[in-house]
Amino acid sequence: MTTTPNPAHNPATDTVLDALAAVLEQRRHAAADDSYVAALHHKGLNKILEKVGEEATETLLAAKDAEHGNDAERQALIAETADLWFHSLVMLSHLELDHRPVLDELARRFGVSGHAEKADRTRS
Ligand SMILES: N=c1c2ncn([C@@H]3O[C@H](COP(=O)(O)OP(=O)(O)OP(=O)(O)O)[C@@H](O)[C@H]3O)c2ncn1[C@@H]1O[C@H](COP(=O)(O)O)[C@@H](O)[C@H]1O
Repeated sequence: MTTTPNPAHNPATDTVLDALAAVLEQRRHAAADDSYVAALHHKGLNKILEKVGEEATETLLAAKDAEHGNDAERQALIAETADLWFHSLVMLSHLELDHRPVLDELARRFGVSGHAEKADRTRS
């Protein structure tokens, strides 16, 4: 019997996300002086949201540069996207939410056309 791999569960990315999430959880109780993440938790949700917004803006500016850009500009977009994902994980952690349900939600949506999903939504 063959099994279809679930594309939302890639061992490589799962490992790094799981490891990072565990560190972020540990940092919720760490001293602010020792850790950037702990410092963000100490500053509170508004500061974390400010960072998420800032990184989102930097990501979209980097995407515009990358559209017709060179390798360095495309690499800069990867770095900005990592900053955005990282700060989004800090936001979830601050609210005591796990990242796994986000992956599960993407897995649930996998293979469902966005057009079909939207049509279902407007019907109900
Ligand atoms: N993945 C990251 C990561 N990505 C980005 N950053 C930091 O996020 C910040 C974003 O850059 P900015 O220039 O916008 O921030 P800033 O100017 O320093 O901050 P503000 O003064 O604007 O608030 C930088 O300080 C980066 O170092 C990260 N800091 C930590 N991690 C991970 O989190 C773990 C825990 O980090 P610590 O809590 O610092 O030990 C690390 O081992 C990493 O795995």
